Amino acid sequence: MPTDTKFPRIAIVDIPGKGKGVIAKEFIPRGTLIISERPRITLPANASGIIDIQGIFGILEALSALSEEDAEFFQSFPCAPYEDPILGRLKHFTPCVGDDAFGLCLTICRTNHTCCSPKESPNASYVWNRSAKEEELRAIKEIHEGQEIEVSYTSEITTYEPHPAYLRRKFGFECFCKGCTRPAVERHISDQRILAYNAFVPRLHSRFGQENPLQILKDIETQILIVCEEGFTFEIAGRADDAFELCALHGDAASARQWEEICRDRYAMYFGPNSEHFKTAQRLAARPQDYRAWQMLGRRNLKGPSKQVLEYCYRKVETVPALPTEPSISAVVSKPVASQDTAIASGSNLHSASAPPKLSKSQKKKARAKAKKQAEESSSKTIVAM
Ligand SMILES: C[S@@+](CC[C@H](N)C(=O)[O-])C[C@H]1O[C@@H](n2cnc3c(N)ncnc32)[C@H](O)[C@@H]1O
Repeated sequence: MPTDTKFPRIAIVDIPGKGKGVIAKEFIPRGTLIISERPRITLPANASGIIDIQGIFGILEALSALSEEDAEFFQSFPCAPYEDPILGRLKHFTPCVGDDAFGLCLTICRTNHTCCSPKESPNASYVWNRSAKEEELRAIKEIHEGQEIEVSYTSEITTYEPHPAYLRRKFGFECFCKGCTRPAVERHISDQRILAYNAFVPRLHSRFGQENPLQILKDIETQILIVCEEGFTFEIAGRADDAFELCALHGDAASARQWEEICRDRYAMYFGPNSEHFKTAQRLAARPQDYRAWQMLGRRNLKGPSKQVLEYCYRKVETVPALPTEPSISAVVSKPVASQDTAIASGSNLHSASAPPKLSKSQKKKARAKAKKQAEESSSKTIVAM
């Protein structure tokens, strides 16, 4: 039976295999602030991280001071049978309430997790609103009536570890999302692409002023599309901001503006229009010349985001992109991370692999003849094998 909350658009229901969860009672457009909620219980910092002996005493003290009702609420969260009943439950606290405390919210803490993957990715995200002292749950995709609202507990790509093991260790549960239940080869491809992305990002700024900026922008675009395919769509903001900086360093206001607009719109969706992130991006999108190192690398015309990137960023429904075809899978799997990174950066990736090259008439004729010959050969092989 759904339990209504004080928020009319959502309800808490039982979700098979996950305990309780939050569902939408009506259509929720992308970018909507679904809930803004003050934590019902606040505990000292470290509550859900590494707990030292000092920390544990502080937490135990805070727990013993809870009202009976709050203690019952704390107890209502799941805890794996092999875990300590207090430490296991502390994992449900969102890292909010400023720098020195963690909070357990009545409704937001009932949102379940789904991993970021090409099969499925979260439709919501939460963020701590410092000035309101409230945790916000925001729709990052369109959410339909009856659909479960899910966030990712592990959306931080730079600390990425293969999903199931990480979730088991950090949160004490077996995740059965579509990403975790993919065949091992598909998960391996994702792991390799994410590791390559994580190697690409820290090197990016050191390339500014050293390499052809148009090539750098091309690499950024490729990486944006790859992380989007992998479901880490928040990364778009950071990479669009990098592209903005590069264009601003070269004094190209038009291109810089287009990149920063993407960043601004992502921040609006994830953090809201009152956030500092959004306001800074809005200011720079309006006047790229205010960038602190404007035109420091000399004046050069660069490039704004491609149609493909814009389409991805602004399409209404983020449909799950097609998975790579067999030849690409084996090509990626067989490559070590570093060479895959180079392959991705040079554009020889799954995107270019999926776009068939344009052939002239004579090339088409040759290709048809080759295909015919191959078909004949393979049918004769089958006959031999039989
Ligand atoms: C923050 S709580 C979410 C609300 C919780 N389901 C409840 O009943 O109160 C996190 C816990 O929910 C469960 N959970 C969340 N996402 C899950 C998933 N994808 N697969 C399995 N269990 C999940 C796990 O028990 C996890 O420790």
